[in-house]
Amino acid sequence: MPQIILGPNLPKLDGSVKKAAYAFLEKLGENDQAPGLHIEPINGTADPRIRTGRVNDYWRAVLVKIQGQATEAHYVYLGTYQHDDAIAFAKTAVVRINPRNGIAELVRADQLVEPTIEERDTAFRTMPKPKPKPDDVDTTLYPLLQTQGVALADLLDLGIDADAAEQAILARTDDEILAAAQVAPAAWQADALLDLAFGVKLPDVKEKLGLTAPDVTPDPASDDQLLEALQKPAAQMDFAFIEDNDELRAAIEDDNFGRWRIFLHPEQRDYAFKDRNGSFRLSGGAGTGKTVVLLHRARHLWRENPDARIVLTTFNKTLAASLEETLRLLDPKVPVVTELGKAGVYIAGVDALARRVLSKAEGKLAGNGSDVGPVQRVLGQRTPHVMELTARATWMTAIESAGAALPASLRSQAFFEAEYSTVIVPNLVTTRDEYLRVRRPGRGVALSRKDRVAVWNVVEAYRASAAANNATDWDEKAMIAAVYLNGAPDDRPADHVLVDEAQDLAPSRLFLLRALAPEGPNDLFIAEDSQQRIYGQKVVLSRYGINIRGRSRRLTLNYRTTAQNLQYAVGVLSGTQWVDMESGDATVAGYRSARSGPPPVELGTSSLVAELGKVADQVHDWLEEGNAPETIGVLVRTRFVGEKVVNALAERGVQARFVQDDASAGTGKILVMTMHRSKGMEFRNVVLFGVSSDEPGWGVGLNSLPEAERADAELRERSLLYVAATRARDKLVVLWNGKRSDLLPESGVAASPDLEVTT
Ligand SMILES: Nc1ncnc2c1ncn2[C@@H]1O[C@H](COP(=O)(O)OP(=O)(O)OP(=O)(O)O)[C@@H](O)[C@H]1O
Repeated sequence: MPQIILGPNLPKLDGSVKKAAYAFLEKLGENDQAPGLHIEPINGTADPRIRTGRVNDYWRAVLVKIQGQATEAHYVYLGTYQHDDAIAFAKTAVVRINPRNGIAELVRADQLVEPTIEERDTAFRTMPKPKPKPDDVDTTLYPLLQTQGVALADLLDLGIDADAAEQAILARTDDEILAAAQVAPAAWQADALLDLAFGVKLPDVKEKLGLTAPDVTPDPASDDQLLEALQKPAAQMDFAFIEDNDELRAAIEDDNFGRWRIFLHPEQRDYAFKDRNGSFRLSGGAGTGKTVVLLHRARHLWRENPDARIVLTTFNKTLAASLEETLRLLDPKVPVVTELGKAGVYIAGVDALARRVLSKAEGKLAGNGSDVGPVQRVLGQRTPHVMELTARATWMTAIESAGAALPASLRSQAFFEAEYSTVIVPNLVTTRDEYLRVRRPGRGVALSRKDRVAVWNVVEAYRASAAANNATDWDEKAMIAAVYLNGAPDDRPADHVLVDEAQDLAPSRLFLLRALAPEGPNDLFIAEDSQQRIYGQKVVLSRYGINIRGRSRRLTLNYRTTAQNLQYAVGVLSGTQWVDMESGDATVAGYRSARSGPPPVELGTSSLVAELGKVADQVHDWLEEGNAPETIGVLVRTRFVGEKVVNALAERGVQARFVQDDASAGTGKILVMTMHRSKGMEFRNVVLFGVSSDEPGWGVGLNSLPEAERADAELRERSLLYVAATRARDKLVVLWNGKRSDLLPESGVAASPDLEVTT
């Protein structure tokens, strides 16, 4: 059967035309000789392979027919156009092999002409000179690429289109580079230009995109060479080989169709499809496609071995539900199983996983003879019944009943939760003596021996109270499950474990994930962004048996938001030091977006009432512009504020819904939610509401923390704002009342009430 390949930048079609285009392609994919398709060459095309096909009386599909040695033809679909437009486009479109790197690309006939060496040299000599030494000049006065040591000849050597290259080499600002990238005829070219402008070195760009000179000069007439060129990873940013009718239907008919399903970046492709010798860590800023890679990888592992037991997990059940929904969208054929340990993909939040392991192991958790058993190894002597959940108030009750000797600075639930989760449970501390000796790396607060004794008294009270209720907390459950699996390797329920949002996972959860699958190739694949850590403490993977050893990579291209929003969001992180899950520098170097949009708008008001009025006006304007309500998100720091916003919007006639923790987002209403809840989501337009310095939510709990833990807690607050600001695809509005929060990036513009500040 003929193979359909989708080409780049397909024009959007209205409902009935969309249906007709799908029907046409479906038929073509079955038999290109079928009557009614009218696949015909037309006179005067620059590319002899160009054909048009009849979609209906008025509409024509533009195709490139590639036959080669294959018995069946390949058809690159370049879109459906009204008859005359189709003919005009067909005459100038050319799918060719870039002679410098062997990558297939769609260009216009006039872009085929290669500049000669002399033309290049002349052009280069007229370019501004590279940045002079010493380095103390204002680099903004010099073109960006040249300050990175990149010359026009380098761009042309890579195979970048001459017009785009010339525009790029003169670009002085991010906006100008983005504009040049948009002129480039292929996605890989745009990507290379942005990479270079953001400081990625030429050899690295070549390696990432596979830009090596072909062994033999490509023959424009060879169909086989063109097919090979279409299969290069860099070409597959623009051309997608369609596998079946489901994929075709989704691509053509479904308005929710996302490019992420078929057009992967070569790096994403590499991380999704390549085998790894052991555990692998994929980091990357918000919106760089970490989740997309995980989903493709899950499908790939299943395709490679349908008997494989694959676990796909993340921080909580809301995010897990969204992973499941998106995996079904990617490929409904991937079996999502509901029983842990069965072949297929099992999807759950990490706490649900722990519970599932424990319930499967019931009866095997108590000691047996000389073996004390997993429960006792984690918690010391106690009942082996652990399935109930310890009430949150238990810490405060324990502090009150057994904490008389505690210094005031340690009398907080937040301190105990952190100490318990990062020191006591993962180190299997079950006695006071062990606690007196245990190392506490990474904990801000230093404890004297006397303090440790006082802390341990409270821990004992906490444990006794939980044991009386047959209860454990989530840290304990995960640790008991991990210890159980490590003692019963035959019961490990997975072959491959894929983890999203790993930066938020506490040590015992990481131990559990490590224990789910035996060590070996493709065992663990961990996606994380340390700058989005909004829960828990910093963790280092190697302490929990997860050995990455050089198998870690970073994604840098943000697909979600505009360059302007991204710059603003990254501003929230600046001036602070970030550490990744291997104790390395979590850098934002090279983090970029290929899309341009309006700058974020900041709006200060004098009172909460005025701020509520502003959010209503803004949302109203966006609705008037034709945005669907559920594409608008209003993100708040606390539920209390969120409910106020919902009521204020209702009073002004705007239907909104406060989305609770694990409720689904739904449609038809503006979505109001906490910034924590917004993790993993995205909206077209976003309002960050109440980013005031005295908004009670910001830094909530900070004052109750010991001094030494506050710095880390402040990092989490910054991360929260960063997470929230990176949810906007297009427009971002930031509101506050009274005083603007210090966490917001310096805009250089004094903010006063009711003054609109465009950053
Ligand atoms: N290759 C791609 N082509 C087009 N869009 C993509 C591609 N990869 C990712 N995207 C889109 O970018 C957005 C962000 O992707 P994704 O959620 O996977 O990123 P992430 O790194 O997990 O983000 P976050 O850390 O903020 O949760 C999504 O809308 C996704 O569909």
